[in-house]
Amino acid sequence: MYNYATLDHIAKIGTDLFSTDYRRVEEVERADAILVRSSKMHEMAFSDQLLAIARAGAGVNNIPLDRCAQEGIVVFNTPGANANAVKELVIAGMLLASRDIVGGIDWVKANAADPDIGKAAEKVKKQFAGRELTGKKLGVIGLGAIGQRVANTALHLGMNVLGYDPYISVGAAWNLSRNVQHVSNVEEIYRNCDYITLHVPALDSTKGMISKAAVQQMKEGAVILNFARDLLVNEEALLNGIDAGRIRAYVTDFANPTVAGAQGVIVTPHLGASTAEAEDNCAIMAVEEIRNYIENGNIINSVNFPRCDMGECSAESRLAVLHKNSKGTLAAITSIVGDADVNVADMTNKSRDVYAYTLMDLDSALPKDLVAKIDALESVIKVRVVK
Ligand SMILES: NC(=O)C1=CN([C@@H]2O[C@H](COP(=O)(O)OP(=O)(O)OC[C@H]3O[C@@H](n4cnc5c(N)ncnc54)[C@H](O)[C@@H]3O)[C@@H](O)[C@H]2O)C=CC1
Ligand SMILES: O=C(O)C(=O)COP(=O)(O)O
Repeated sequence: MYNYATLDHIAKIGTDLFSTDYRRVEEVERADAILVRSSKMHEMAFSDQLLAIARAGAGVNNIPLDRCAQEGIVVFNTPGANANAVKELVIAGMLLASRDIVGGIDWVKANAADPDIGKAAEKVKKQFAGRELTGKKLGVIGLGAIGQRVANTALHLGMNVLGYDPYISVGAAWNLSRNVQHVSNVEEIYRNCDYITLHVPALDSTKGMISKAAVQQMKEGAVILNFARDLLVNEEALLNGIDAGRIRAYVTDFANPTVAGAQGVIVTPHLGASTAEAEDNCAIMAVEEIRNYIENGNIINSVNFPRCDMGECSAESRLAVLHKNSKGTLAAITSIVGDADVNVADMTNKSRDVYAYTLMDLDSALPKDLVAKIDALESVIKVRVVK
């Protein structure tokens, strides 16, 4: 029997995929797996029992990835599962920043009791006039699951799209329309685009990337959209740009005291992934990842350990070893298995930065002290008998 805990609302269609071998627990200390969305986990202590954390979503800056790796906890996310939902809200954000839709709706609400509202509306509407997206330049920074969808959709709206992503994956590049103009210097986007949208993860290398200097280079009337993370942007600098009349609007999905209520800023309460479809997709993918890891030892879509997929185990037993990516570790593990007179039927060893993973199918049952011997190796983090 395995225990799982949820820190946020996780769609039932996903948790229903746990078999009767799993039960939900309230206390995270008793959990073998945790499902999370945006809850902050940096201050949390993790029990030795915890095997996996699945982020039902994309961004993992709420999880201490390296500490988890050091403690043998595999962290997963659900790439692309909520990307369409975010894309649609980004398009809505561009429209909200281009036409004073909110101002117009507010005016109608405020004048609802006026019997001559229709006539008054015709008089007042020039106050809420705006501009169109067609023909404008959109710069997309980060062309992953969300960025490439935003770029492709914007082309359909008749926008000229510039894309910047020095680390674009082959999969994302295949999905990107060839009509997206590739730029290798992000400043080209700052200087030329009427709309700039951010779709990069919050990393040490991206925090504050929309700096004061970046804002100063931006075109007169530019609209900045941030559905990625607030700490990517120097928001004070952007607000100064708005006050000076240079920046038309800042659209952000992250409410904080700096932006809430500020002039020229459109703030939504982190709604990017809040659609029924995205919540279902994320929950299903997260539960499948956890089950595949717990039951088969396979690691798919981890953000702190390498990918490793050996399917279901048809051999007598399967051993999973999370370890440091250090010289001699694999040889030490296989020699312990060899010394125990156990034949290795199949094996995968993968590394990712300083961490590695070895998954081993064995032709016989595991001798009693084999796990303890592997566990005693200095570079081994966690050993688990999967079967
Ligand atoms: N508002 C919301 O509810 C949501 C927000 N997000 C945020 O959006 C981010 C992106 O999500 P996805 O597109 O699904 O992730 P993804 O991993 O598919 O794409 C991220 C892209 O950013 C690129 N990148 C990394 N560093 C870069 C840099 N310095 N300059 C330019 N590009 C860079 C990567 O190469 C990758 O292609 C997430 O990390 C998360 O913070 C994601 C989902 C929902
Ligand atoms: O997937 C992401 O990165 C998101 O920001 C979505 O967050 P949420 O799952 O809605 O709390």
